[in-house]
Amino acid sequence: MAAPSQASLFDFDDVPTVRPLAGVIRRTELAGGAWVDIRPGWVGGSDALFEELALAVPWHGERRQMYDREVAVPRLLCFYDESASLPNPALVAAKAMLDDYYREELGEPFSTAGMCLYRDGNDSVAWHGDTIGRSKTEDTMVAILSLGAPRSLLLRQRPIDGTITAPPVKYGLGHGDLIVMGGSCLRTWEHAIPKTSRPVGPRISVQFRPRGVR
Ligand SMILES: O=C(O)CCC(=O)C(=O)O
Ligand SMILES: [Fe+2]
Repeated sequence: MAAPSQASLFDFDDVPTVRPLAGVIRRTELAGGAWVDIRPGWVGGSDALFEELALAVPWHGERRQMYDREVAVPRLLCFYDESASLPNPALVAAKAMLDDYYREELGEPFSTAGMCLYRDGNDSVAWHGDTIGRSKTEDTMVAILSLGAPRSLLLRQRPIDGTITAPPVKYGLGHGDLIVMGGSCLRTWEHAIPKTSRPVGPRISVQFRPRGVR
């Protein structure tokens, strides 16, 4: 890894703890029936959790076809399907709290956990919606826990006929922050973690999704 993980100035706990959502999480309505909920510092001891996941998760690289070339996906990945046990008890507690808080609105539990490890500022995810499966046609949610060095997550309305209508909305997410994208967000908006030339430490994101949503 290019830069060492820089411990948060605020997060001294050694033991990861999931803090409450009710009364603290804040919703922002976006155009077209999309919304985001943000809960800064949702997981305490997030730097300890970062270190534990960096070691415990069987991270792997992937390659994908881009026109006539095969290129490396610019981040490490691991996917826990609904039958897999999560690699840390703090993630079990996090999922249980999400299920409790969103049960009525979502109407089903979160069931899978996708994980990304952005090793440095060269790692990224390009503009996309999470539109594989039901999220292509239905309102649903993805809840993303960010650990380690903050990176910008950008959101923009899906371009219509290639035209981008407004500047992106930007959230800096790391050190235990939670963002939940909901309503029509996964299909009517796109999100990205752009590359950065700033020297940044590694970041892990954990994406909790309901069954049949990617
Ligand atoms: O790392 C993040 O916060 C976003 C990851 C993401 O968009 C995805 O895996 O679909
Ligand atoms: Fe995504």
